[in-house]
Amino acid sequence: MPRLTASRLTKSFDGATAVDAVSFSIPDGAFLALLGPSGCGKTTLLRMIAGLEVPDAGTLAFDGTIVAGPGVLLPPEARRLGMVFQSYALWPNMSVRGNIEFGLKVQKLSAEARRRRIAEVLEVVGLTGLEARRPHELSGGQRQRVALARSLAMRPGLILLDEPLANLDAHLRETMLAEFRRIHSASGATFVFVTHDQEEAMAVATHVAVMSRGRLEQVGTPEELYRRPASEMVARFIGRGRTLAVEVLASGEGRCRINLAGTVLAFEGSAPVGPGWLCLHASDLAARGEGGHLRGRVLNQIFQHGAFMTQLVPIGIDVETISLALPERVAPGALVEIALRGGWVIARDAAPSAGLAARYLHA
Ligand SMILES: Nc1ncnc2c1ncn2[C@@H]1O[C@H](COP(=O)(O)OP(=O)(O)OP(=O)(O)O)[C@@H](O)[C@H]1O
Repeated sequence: MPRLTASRLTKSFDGATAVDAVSFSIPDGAFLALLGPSGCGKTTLLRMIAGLEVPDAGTLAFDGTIVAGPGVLLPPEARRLGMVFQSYALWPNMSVRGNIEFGLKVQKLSAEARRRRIAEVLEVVGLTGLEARRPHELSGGQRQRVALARSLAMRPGLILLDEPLANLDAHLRETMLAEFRRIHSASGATFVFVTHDQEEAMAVATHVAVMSRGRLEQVGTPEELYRRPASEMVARFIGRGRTLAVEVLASGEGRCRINLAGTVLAFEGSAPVGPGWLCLHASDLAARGEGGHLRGRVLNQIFQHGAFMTQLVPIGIDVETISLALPERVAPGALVEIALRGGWVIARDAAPSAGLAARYLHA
């Protein structure tokens, strides 16, 4: 049974729709990242899951039990969930132990049970030995772990994290990403995590929900979003993708024959015959001595990850620029022949993918 299911969840503020008929489902033990540009509705969706915001329409179910829907509204404390905010919200005058123990006392656990539970979660988050410290005696990453330990100690089925790494410097963020992944596996809980940082989402999550203007564009694994985007927005948003306008000539068995500016090519995809997008990343393109599928004029280059990442303006195609890695420096204005080694074809009017969301419903 899925841990969390949203069905046509909707919320407006003053007539403006913040979350628009969002449906998705995630299996127990998943790590879901809610990803999208600022203002797309991620936090509002998270707050509805938490019970801090009341949906206008739609239903939300935990383990098959409706927690919000027509005539039903469970308060946050009745939802068996933990929340970790970017501010950590630790009590400054309490030790690490005190911060974790507080909720356990409210739950009326015996002293022995509290001691065991605290030792267990400190071990999971890697803070054993720091029980007596106060928050101001800890680093940002350690405080973040205490906040997580405090949530985990309550043994919630679901942990909600609102931009938990936003206040950490770049180096610490990277360390904490790996830690989050480890803590998630060790705890067995389902995590839902809000971020506008795509690298963060793709690195840490088992599932990513891409949102845009209140709508859910696609839910999938990081690889699915990268290799098989369901909409133009996802294709362009994930991994700095590019979309080229093509005509789909034939389609079947997971492949499409397309016309790209007069050249007939075949790529993976299941778009119907008609207008389509060829979705590409820099890694799908390679420079070729002659006889490429496309030609492009070099705009600029930067040296990155051991190669010259080159921006080109393709000739005869209506797309601003495309990027590919070249092994050497090339003068601006030079013409480069480009071979297409891979790509994914979608319909030009591909709508946010209800299909993928439905698939997870049965995962
Ligand atoms: N309490 C509120 N009252 C009025 N409008 C709100 C309220 N909360 C959110 N909104 C609006 O709803 C939309 C979605 O906001 P939300 O905070 O969910 O976006 P977000 O994707 O989390 O953005 P960010 O990444 O910037 O935090 C925005 O247009 C926002 O201005």
